[in-house]
Amino acid sequence: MAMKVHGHVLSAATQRVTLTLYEKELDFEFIAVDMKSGDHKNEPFISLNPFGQVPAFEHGDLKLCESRAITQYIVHEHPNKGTQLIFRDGKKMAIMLMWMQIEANQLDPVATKLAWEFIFKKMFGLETDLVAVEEHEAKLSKVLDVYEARLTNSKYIAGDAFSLADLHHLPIIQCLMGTPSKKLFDERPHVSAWCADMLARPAWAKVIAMQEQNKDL
Ligand SMILES: N[C@@H](CCC(=O)N[C@@H](CS)C(=O)NCC(=O)O)C(=O)O
Repeated sequence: MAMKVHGHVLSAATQRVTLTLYEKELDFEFIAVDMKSGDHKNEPFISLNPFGQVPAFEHGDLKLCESRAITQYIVHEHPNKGTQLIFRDGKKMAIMLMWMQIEANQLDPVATKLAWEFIFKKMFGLETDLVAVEEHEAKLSKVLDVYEARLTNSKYIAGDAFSLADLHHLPIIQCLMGTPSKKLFDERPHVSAWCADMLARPAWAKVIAMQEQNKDL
């Protein structure tokens, strides 16, 4: 019974799921959703995700949306495959869950706004709003100061091993690395080293290869 990922190769949320599957060395079927045609807002996709957003995931009769829930399902179902990605110890697990929440609630919203200004607006023929950029970069700086302090004492964000908490950050960080907001990461040596370490992972190279193969979608 194949795991199926319905998504778009340029979507950070989709990449969070495919990256997890590559880290766990699991086979899966990728079903490209034609977002240009609005297929994510129509049936049959909205039966998988009624919010009309990619990704959606199927495994037998299980249907899931929300990338971070999908990644947790994958790692819990396959504890002995590929990279471990979670901690068994209760305290370490709690710290990992805390950083997963910090990523989702503090870093991702502001990073996504910057990606919208610098990358996605251009795709729609819209101009970057420099006032909005300044506002969001100021917010992201404050968040990254917290990350810099944490990473001064910890190789990875949740502890001494690469975990789902780190992995969840990777797609949106990669997005910003191609924008002027990269400077905010470069200015912080521990954040910068953490990003370089994660971006060099073989599983991430597979996500990028998948993006290259499907870039016309
Ligand atoms: N919290 C959701 C966010 C999903 C999301 O925002 N997907 C974007 C692509 S990265 C999307 O489908 N955007 C189209 C839309 O919102 O209409 C998740 O993590 O799965």
